[in-house]
Amino acid sequence: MNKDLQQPARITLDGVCVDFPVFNAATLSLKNRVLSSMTGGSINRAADGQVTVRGLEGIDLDLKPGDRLGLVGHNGSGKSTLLRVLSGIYYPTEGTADISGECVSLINISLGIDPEATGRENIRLRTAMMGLTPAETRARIDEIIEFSGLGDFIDMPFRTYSSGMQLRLAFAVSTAIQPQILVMDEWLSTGDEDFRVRAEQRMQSLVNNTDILVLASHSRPLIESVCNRVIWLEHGHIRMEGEVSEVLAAYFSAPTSTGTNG
Ligand SMILES: Nc1ncnc2c1ncn2[C@@H]1O[C@H](COP(=O)(O)OP(=O)(O)OP(=O)(O)O)[C@@H](O)[C@H]1O
Repeated sequence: MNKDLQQPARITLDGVCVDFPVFNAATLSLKNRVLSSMTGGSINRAADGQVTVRGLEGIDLDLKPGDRLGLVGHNGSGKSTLLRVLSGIYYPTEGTADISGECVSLINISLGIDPEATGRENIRLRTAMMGLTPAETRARIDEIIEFSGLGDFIDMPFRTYSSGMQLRLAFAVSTAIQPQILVMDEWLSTGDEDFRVRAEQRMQSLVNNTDILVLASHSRPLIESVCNRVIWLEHGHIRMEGEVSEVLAAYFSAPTSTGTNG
C-alpha cells in the first residue's frame, strides 16, 4: 500500500480475555488449582461441565508508532496467545482488540505451505495469506525468488527441497514486505553463512522500519537489544509493565518453581 495513504499504526486492547474450550477433560480434577504452579492459565469448569483454559485475562494495551514491546513470562503465561490476538488469528472471547495497520506475523513462517506445490506457487499462496493482491505479488516475486537463492528449484515441488531450502523460501516470502506492525517470537536466522548474513540484514531492516514491534521471547539479551517497553505476563494477566531494565530485573530475579526464569 502507498505509505502516504496509510493510517498510523495503532493497537488498542481493552479487557481482552481468551478462553480455550477443552473437550476431553472430563476426568480432570479441579481441586488442584493450576495457579499453584508457575505455568499455564487458569483452568475453569462452567456450570454445564464445560472445561476451559483461560489463556488471557483482562489485557489492556495501547501501542503507537515507536513502541517496541517485549513480552516475557513463564511457559503457558499467555505470550503466544497474545501474539495471535495481535495477528488476528484469535479473537477475544471477552473485551475488544482494535488493530490498525498492516501487520505481519513471523510466529510461524511455514504456515500454509503446500508441499506438493512448487516454490513459486507457494510464494503466491503465502503472499495471498499476507494480504497482498496478485499485482502486488507480481511486483515482488522476482525479488523473493532472488533472495531465496533457489534458482531453478523454484519451479520444483516444495517437498523436494532440503530443510534449509524450505526455510530459505519461507523466510524470503514472509519477510518480503515491510509491515507497519511486526509480531514475532524469535529472531529468525536460517541457512548457510551467506544466507544468514543476508537474512540478518533483512530482519534488522524490518525491525528498524516497522512502526510497532511486539516480540515474545525468553531471551533477555534479545529483548534488551530491540525493545523499549516490556510486559511480564503471568497466568494470562499482566503482572508488571514498564521500562525494559526495570521489568526484566524483576522478572529474572523472581523466584520460580524450577529455580530459574527463561
Ligand atoms: N489450543 C489451546 N487449547 C487449550 N489451551 C490452550 C491452547 N493454546 C494455549 N492454551 C493455554 O493457554 C495458556 C497460554 O498459552 P500460551 O501458548 O499463550 O503460553 P506461552 O506464554 O506462549 O508459553 P510458552 O513460553 O511455553 O510458549 C496455557 O495455559 C495453555 O495451556
